Amino acid sequence: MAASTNIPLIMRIVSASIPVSTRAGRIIRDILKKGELGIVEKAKNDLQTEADRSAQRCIVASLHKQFPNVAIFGEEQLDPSEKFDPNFLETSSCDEVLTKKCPEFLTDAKDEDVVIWVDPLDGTSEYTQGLLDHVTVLVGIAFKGRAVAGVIYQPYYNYKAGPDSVLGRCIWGIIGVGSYGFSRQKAPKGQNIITTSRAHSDRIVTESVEACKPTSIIRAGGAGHKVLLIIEGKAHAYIFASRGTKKWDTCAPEAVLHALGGKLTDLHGNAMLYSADVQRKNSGGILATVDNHSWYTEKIPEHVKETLPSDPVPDFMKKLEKPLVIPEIKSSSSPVNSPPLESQDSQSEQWFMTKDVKAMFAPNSNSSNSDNGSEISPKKPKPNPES
Ligand SMILES: Nc1ncnc2c1ncn2[C@@H]1O[C@H](COP(=O)(O)O)[C@@H](O)[C@H]1OP(=O)(O)O
Repeated sequence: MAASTNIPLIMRIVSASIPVSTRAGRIIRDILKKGELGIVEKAKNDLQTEADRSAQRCIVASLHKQFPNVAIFGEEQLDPSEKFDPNFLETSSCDEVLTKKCPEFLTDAKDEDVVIWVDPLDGTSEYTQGLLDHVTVLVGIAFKGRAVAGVIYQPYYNYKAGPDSVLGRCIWGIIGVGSYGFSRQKAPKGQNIITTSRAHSDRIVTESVEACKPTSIIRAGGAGHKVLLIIEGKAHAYIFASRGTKKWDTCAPEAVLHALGGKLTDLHGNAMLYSADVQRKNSGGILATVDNHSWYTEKIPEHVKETLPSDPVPDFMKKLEKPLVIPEIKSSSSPVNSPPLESQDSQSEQWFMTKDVKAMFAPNSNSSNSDNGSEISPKKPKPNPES
């Protein structure tokens, strides 16, 4: 049953996104089982399958039905005339989320403050190659342009553990509430394990990883999966010196990581921005850590940073009132140790209030992009993201 509207919006969206992403995960498994993947090459090294398409239809239709006035952006551009099977609508809610107290800075979130970023199948390339634990479903929730909550469903979690194991798991997090659904582990002491892309690597990606002096490198698929490697202590940092990922790849993982005291930023250490009018590409690359974030940003070579500038600040961010500091999340409250590096991060996150939140939905003047994904934006103006 859908949650009561007395409950703050962000809590209701997270509560709904858990069964929705779980359902999408089932769709992904069913399609692979049938073996009819329907692979389309969207661009070089960028695949789409029937699982991406069907999972997105399920997620977007289900969330839109429950939150008709919230903007939703999905990775896949789908044919709107295609019939949607109403059996794939999921409108239940997760009670566990509703028992948690909504943090104060999110209690008054209105429909127009919120954008939902959907990657129905992160790790498509790995899905087609049978590297199934790299696959995740990502539903990220942004408030006033910043990632604040996320759901990561891993449909093939436990798939190697035998027929008696429960397949799939759901990880979720809300900044100020915490992150749930996984077992947090320490990254090994005395090492510096770095994870990066396996399918979208190049010389710059490798050079940037090497500059951070890894003791070992894990080349893995999916942004969601790589953030899980960090929060479960299998790696110390996720570094991707490329503009290949988009907002739907990072919004949910960023929020889950941030909710437990970690950080996901671009390679400069600057915040990712997720309002409706941002360019879709994460043009400044990705750096995700639980500890020592600034140590890594300092190690990234300057010439790499020059080729990967931070996202342009969208118009609405330029009209900000004074920055608002939100509760700092302490990673030290959980058993995570630092890599063998000298400095500790002490930067506190800054959050921003817009004078006029509607400005978030103003069209972006800078550029066009053939890979916009799909949009359900009740507040109209078509976002015009940059490539
Ligand atoms: N060059 C690229 N072209 C298309 N998608 C990319 C590219 N680089 C990264 N991505 C997307 O970012 C995610 C993380 O990248 P990687 O797995 O290479 O580390 C991928 O799962 C993929 O999303 P998706 O699988 O949803 O298409």
